[in-house]
Amino acid sequence: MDPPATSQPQVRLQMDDHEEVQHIDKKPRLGFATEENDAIHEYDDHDPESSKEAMEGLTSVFDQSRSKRSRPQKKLTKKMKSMVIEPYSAQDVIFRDVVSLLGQEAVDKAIQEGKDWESPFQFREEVELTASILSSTEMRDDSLIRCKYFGQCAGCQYQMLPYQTQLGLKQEVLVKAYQNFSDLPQELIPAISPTMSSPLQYGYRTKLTPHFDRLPKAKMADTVLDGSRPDWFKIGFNGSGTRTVIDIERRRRLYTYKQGVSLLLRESLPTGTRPHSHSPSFGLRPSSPMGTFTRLEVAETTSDPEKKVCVTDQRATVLERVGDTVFEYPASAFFQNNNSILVPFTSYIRDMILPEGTPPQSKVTHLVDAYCGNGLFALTLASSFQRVAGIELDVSAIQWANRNAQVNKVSEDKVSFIAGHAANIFETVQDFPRDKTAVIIDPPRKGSDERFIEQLILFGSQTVVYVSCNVHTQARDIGMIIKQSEDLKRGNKYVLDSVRGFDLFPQTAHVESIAVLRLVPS
Ligand SMILES: C[S@@+](CC[C@H](N)C(=O)[O-])C[C@H]1O[C@@H](n2cnc3c(N)ncnc32)[C@H](O)[C@@H]1O
Repeated sequence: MDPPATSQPQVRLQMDDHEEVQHIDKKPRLGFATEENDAIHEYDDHDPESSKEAMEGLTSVFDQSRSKRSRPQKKLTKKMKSMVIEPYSAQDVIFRDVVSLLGQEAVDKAIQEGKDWESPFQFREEVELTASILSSTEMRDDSLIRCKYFGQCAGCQYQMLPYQTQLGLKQEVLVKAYQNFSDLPQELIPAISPTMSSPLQYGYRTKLTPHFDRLPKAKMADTVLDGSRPDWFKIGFNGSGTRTVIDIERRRRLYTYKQGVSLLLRESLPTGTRPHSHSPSFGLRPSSPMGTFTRLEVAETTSDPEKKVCVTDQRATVLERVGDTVFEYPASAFFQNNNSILVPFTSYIRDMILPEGTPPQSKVTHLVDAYCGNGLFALTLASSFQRVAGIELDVSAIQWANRNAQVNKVSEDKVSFIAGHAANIFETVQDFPRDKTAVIIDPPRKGSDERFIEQLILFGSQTVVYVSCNVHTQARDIGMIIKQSEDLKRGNKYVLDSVRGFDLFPQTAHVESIAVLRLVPS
């Protein structure tokens, strides 16, 4: 396929949640970068339905674009079926960038002619683009790199960039996401606000899950599990562009490898200081379902209630504080992974719901926390509202949310949590005054669904705050909410008030986003 006429066109090439300004040095060929170089292993989407729905939701971008054209389809059908692109995935993001670079017509033509299939490259091989600005001295400063595994390890890809540059790139990711995925006209998309920085830019992760290779069967017989470390054994993160684990040096000694694939390291305040907490059992038990290591040295228990310890037992309870609110949850459960930013993050949500200068009679008094997990938003914000209702699919998370309400002495009259599909919350909050209610949505990476969006619009709360770790599905859902609210023609509609990125994952390409919708007269 021929590139446009310019000799060295610039393309913004998005890879997952980040984008890089690049030059095409050679004739581009269609192909797709893999997600293998994403080593955010500690990122936990905690979506009980994700694998099933991801499989069901798999749709080829080619199939989508094909349906819009009237061209012979027989020739490509079989090949297209083998090349499935998950919507809103890294592949989809990069594909849309290729389309915007080359033009829909050129891409359609190439697909029609089957040129991409005739490529000598296999599906999932890298596109032949050369990053020339990110790697140039203009942007990068290698003296900033703090990790000796940088470049080899797939994690923390942005260490060579000044922090302000990282924040700027993440802001651009949001600009592109709303341009390419919201399906909204430009005039309905507000200027994307500058990304909020993370107070901690290194060492911020509260959960790590280093991988290790399974014991190869051939080696099983020869390996004596005597506490010594087999030569071939590696534990760490995936290498850049590969699924092979690279060995990360560690201070703690690991003993007696058995089997498994990953190890949990979770930061916690000393749980022994909390009443009724599970026993602060540090180190995997031999009976652990992970069956990984029989002994692991971790931080000792401490009498200092503020000193963080490391929990490795998935079933142990961890304790975390966000401002004045404490949270207990099982070590294996989802919790936002950068504690240092959670106070500004949750305060921002409060400020968006209760903007300064709002007359008392118009102030939001009721809050719905959809996809509430173990109650992060509901409980940190409870003191600002008369009533709060949370819903979450995971029954265990709801039990912990209720427990956290008790621990924080928030009464049942004020905050209630129920287990169920997020769409069901609206029938339980019929007594909430809609013009004084805000709904927070924080779905998993795949975003929300039509059932929820329909109920949300029918309910018609004054404010909607959409929190997301996948800016592309967020942009899609925001576009749907706005359009469907307009279509209803009920005298009011949602408008997009603001979008802002939060740097929950410094040194990486990931960005969390908060979008705020307000209900206004049509
Ligand atoms: C990104 S997490 C957010 C959790 C919480 N808001 C927090 O910040 O800790 C998404 C949550 O949505 C839940 N979930 C997934 N699908 C759901 C659905 N259809 N209805 C309700 N909750 C759902 C998951 O179990 C998970 O706890």
